[in-house]
Amino acid sequence: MLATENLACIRDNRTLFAKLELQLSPGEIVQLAGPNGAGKTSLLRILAGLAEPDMGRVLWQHQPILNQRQAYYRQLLYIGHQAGLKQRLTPLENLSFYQALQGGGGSDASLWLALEQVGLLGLEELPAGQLSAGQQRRVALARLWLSAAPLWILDEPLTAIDCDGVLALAALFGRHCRAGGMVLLTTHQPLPDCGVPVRKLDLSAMEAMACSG
Ligand SMILES: Nc1ncnc2c1ncn2[C@@H]1O[C@H](COP(=O)(O)OP(=O)(O)OP(=O)(O)O)[C@@H](O)[C@H]1O
Repeated sequence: MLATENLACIRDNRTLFAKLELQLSPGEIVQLAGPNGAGKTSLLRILAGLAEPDMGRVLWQHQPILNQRQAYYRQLLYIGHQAGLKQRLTPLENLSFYQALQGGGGSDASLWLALEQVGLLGLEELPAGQLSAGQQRRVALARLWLSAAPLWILDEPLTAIDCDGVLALAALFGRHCRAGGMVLLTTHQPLPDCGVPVRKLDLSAMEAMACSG
């Protein structure tokens, strides 16, 4: 379980959120909502251990993530705005690299299947740097099909993805949660039916609560 205690984030003298008590349990999808600048990315980065909160702490399995960084990162797949690819490597090589980082164990067939799921067959030999922004994003998202991590934190995963791709992702989120995984994501576009209920958390409401004390 992922949880926060009394979490606060202040940017440029503005409280984005405070006293945030979030819980994400196995089998759950939480969609973080809020207008541009509400603090969604800031929160996801804190939850992923990439930024420090101004107050409070993040817990994984009831322990602060600061006390167990390596163990936490093994349980987490974070995909942010940037595709995070090695530009000179092909999509296949990028995914193979990711598979190795996870400790290996996967087959070449699973890499090809992941590329197929994100509609990149035929482009697997091009350096990632020569792919379009949407195609690079698809390579990043292909990691979801290879991931053994129970916790997925995804910042705008549907951006630049076409209708079929969005439907495939929603189906994957559902399967992941039914298998006991957890998904925390932001999206400005509607999330299609995942087959499991999606809980919404509105960060702009949090900011309003923080302002009213
Ligand atoms: N490192 C930083 N230093 C200073 N201000 C920052 C920093 N990161 C974010 N901010 C500010 O914090 C606010 C929230 O930004 P954030 O990216 O978390 O919002 P968001 O809800 O994800 O927005 P969007 O929907 O546009 O992606 C913005 O006003 C932004 O300018």
